[in-house]
Amino acid sequence: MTSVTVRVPAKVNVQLAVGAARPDGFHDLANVFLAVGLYDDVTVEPADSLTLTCTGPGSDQVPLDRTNLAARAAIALAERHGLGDPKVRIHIAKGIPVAGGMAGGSADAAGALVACDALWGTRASREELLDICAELGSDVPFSLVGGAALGTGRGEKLQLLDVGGQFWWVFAVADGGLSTPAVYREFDRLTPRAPDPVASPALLDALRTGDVRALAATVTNDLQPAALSLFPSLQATLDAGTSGGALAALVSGSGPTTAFLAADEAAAHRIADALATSGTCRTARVAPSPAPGAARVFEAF
Ligand SMILES: C[C@@](CO)(OP(=O)(O)O)[C@H](O)COP(=O)(O)OP(=O)(O)OC[C@H]1O[C@@H](n2ccc(N)nc2=O)[C@H](O)[C@@H]1O
Ligand SMILES: Nc1ncnc2c1ncn2[C@@H]1O[C@H](COP(=O)(O)OP(=O)(O)O)[C@@H](O)[C@H]1O
Repeated sequence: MTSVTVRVPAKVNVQLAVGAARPDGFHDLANVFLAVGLYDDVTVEPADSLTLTCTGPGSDQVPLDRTNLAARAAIALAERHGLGDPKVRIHIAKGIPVAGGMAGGSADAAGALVACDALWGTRASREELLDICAELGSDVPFSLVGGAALGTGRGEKLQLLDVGGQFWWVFAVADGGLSTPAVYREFDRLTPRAPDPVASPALLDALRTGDVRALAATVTNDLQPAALSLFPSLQATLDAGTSGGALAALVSGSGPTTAFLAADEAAAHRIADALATSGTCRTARVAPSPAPGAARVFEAF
């Protein structure tokens, strides 16, 4: 094989329940992930050494050295299979907002892993791929599987969830990013005694039945007050989407992307127009959910 491209989705957290900080610095979560139809494409090709390129919105903020999560994924797979330093060129075509709380870096890690596995013929089992994903980051296993899942532990232990319909979202991309560790630190400051996180049965039921109004009534994000505290202008974006007809408005994960649940596709486009003209965000993008996990979309021989 001379080239493999893998497409990987972004995520929104429809419930993000956060417990107290653990001794290892991570937080126990009840993290209900939903994959959404905004994608990064990760292409890998044989090369003389490990090289990285990235194009698309926000690509100037993506590191192109060995700290890039996609590079770390390739290094981890090569190491496990005794291949030495990976000789591969990785190209990332960004469609997922960078540093936006939509797991773009995690998506690239999962994409690079699946792509390198195909390019090198390492034939890693699903279990091994999930193990490597969990080593790379708390959100990476979900980027691999997609669909919908409940993540416990630090978010890496997944239980797949049934989704009984399609939900339409609008994502308002903010000017600037938020650091995930900084948002968790602000959460700790604002929440001295966080209770143990528990998944909401009503929310899981809303996903299972595909009931958009029930989902809108049950979405929650415990990191939202912390994200708003660090990025107060997000409140104006949330208000603009609500005025535009969103059934629910919330910060996506650690932010600063904001997510708006729409009654249907037409309503999603109206909300996106309202957000775009409000002047409270950089761009607004419409996406359906659930979306499939990391999947090969192109191979050349
Ligand atoms: C908040 C969430 C919600 O899905 O994602 P984003 O919205 O940033 O994409 C995740 O918990 C982010 O997951 P991810 O971005 O993979 O985090 P990691 O690389 O594992 O950890 C980065 C840092 O976030 C904090 N962290 C992460 C996960 C967790 N359960 N508790 C934490 O306290 C720690 O400070 C850790 O050092
Ligand atoms: N492949 C990658 N794509 C994007 N960001 C990356 C990547 N690898 C490492 N990073 C770093 O991870 C940080 C978080 O980016 P990202 O994963 O897009 O956001 P979030 O964690 O908020 O979902 C970025 O600021 C960037 O420095």
